[in-house]
Amino acid sequence: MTPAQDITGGVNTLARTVSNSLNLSTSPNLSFHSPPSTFRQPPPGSTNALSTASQLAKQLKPFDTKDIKVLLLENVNEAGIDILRGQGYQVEAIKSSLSEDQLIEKIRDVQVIGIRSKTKLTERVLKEAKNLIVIGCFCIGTNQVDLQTAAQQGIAVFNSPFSNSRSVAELVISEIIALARQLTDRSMELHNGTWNKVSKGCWEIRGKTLGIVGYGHIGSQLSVLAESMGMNVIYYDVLTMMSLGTARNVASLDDLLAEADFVSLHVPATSETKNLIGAKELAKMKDGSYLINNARGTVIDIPALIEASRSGKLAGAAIDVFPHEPAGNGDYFSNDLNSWTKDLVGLKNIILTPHIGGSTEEAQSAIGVEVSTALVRYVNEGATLGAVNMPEVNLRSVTVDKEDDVRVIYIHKNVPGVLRQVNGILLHHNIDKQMSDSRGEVAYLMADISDVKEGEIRDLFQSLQELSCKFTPKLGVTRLLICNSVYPNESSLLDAGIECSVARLPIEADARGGHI
Ligand SMILES: NC(=O)c1ccc[n+]([C@@H]2O[C@H](COP(=O)([O-])OP(=O)(O)OC[C@H]3O[C@@H](n4cnc5c(N)ncnc54)[C@H](O)[C@@H]3O)[C@@H](O)[C@H]2O)c1
Ligand SMILES: O=C(O)[C@H](O)COP(=O)(O)O
Repeated sequence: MTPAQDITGGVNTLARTVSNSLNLSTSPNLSFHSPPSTFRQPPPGSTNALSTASQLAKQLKPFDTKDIKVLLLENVNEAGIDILRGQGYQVEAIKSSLSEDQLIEKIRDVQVIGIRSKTKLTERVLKEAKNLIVIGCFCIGTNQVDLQTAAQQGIAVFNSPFSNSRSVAELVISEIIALARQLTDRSMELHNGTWNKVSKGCWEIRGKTLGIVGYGHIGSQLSVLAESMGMNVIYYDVLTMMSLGTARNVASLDDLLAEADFVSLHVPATSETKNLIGAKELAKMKDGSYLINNARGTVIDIPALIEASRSGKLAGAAIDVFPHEPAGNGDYFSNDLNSWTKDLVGLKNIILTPHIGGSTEEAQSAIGVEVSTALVRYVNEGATLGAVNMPEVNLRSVTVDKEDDVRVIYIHKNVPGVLRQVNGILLHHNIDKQMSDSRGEVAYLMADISDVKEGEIRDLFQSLQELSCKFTPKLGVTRLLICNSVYPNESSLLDAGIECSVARLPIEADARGGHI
């Protein structure tokens, strides 16, 4: 497992398991995958729980937000686009994903990028993303992003951990019935003019056993639906999970494969789940059983599946995800993409779908709203609640009674002595509130300081940047967020000798050179 994959595959799931099963109030880091964590967040710019009527939240703006450039790829839902445009950001929305070279050209210019499961934000791409401050994955999976490199560059990554889970679970239910009844073969035959009324090899699903591999958001949702239709449910997960209904945990993948009539995969893409189901595992499945993959294309060894289908070991399979997927609609699904495509499409009772597990109106608009809201909150307020690669840090809002507050955000390497030095720089201002947390190598500091004169902003910024440069390799990214009413426009900052608007300072004025 790469460290980047480890971040989501391991820690996130553990976090959710701990907080769900024990129902404990955990630290922010231990709750970012649970529903309450995400939905507890107030919308950007609103008052938060601690604000009273007389302490209304003051809107923080990093700069003239018209200057924020957002690139959205892969047909992000309009609901999400509207939120970003509503902030005055410049949004370019493209329906497909881009090749690595095209992506590098585009990403250099933007502060925010929104992607779905296809766009690969590799180390090479991220190294070119000199202006980027945040990535929104408008989906569940974050395996397409090099999370560790992003964190090291001070780029936060957000996703939508469960908004399409129900859609995937419902698709699996439909696939279980369709496979059991050979529905797609009968339909295709009739489309081609052949009447073929058969009952041999067609089954009810009542009383059959569904084996769920990965009992997380989707697996557990599927468990409830399948049981309500009369199936027996068993599951296997690397973590100890709470069984829903009468679902039964089995001790090993082998136990599950030996007992299940239908096997459905719901694990993340990690190095441990690569080819989780190969020839050896297929051989352990029951004769005439079914295999369903709506997780990631890397989880099944497809040539082995082709062989198991040809031999009759498998009575059918449904595949929604592939190791290599076309960049956009209309693109060809052929051997050029995956060398075995021709063999796969020629098999009987195999349902192939173009990665549509989460593609419903409900899921996509919910994801659009959730991820865009997180992006706005991060850009405007610096809050990292829900981030998958950074510590979760937030502060009470700056309230209207605060005349000249500045919010300082300093993302730095988690080494001794940095906080002391940052606070030394902030020494001449009252620190109204401050929070710092770390996750692995990266630490995130947020501080609201008061009585900051306009002319002092530059000094603060430069001192923080100089602090970053003291370390080898350089280790800090600074952002300053400023109350609109006090520092209303860019020109006054220019007068103060700051070459660009404040939020762009960390990006353009050598600040991104001060990476961790
Ligand atoms: N087809 C689609 O459109 C679509 C839509 C949403 C999600 N997905 C994929 O589905 C995956 C699962 O989504 P989720 O929301 O349920 O994730 P989740 O994190 O809630 O659950 C994943 C579960 O898998 C378990 N797991 C990890 N490694 C395992 C292993 N080796 N063996 C057994 N269990 C293991 C984890 O402990 C966790 O409980 C996502 O990572 C994503 O890749 C696909
Ligand atoms: O990770 C996910 O949420 C799913 O794989 C769906 O991805 P998509 O948004 O690219 O369809």
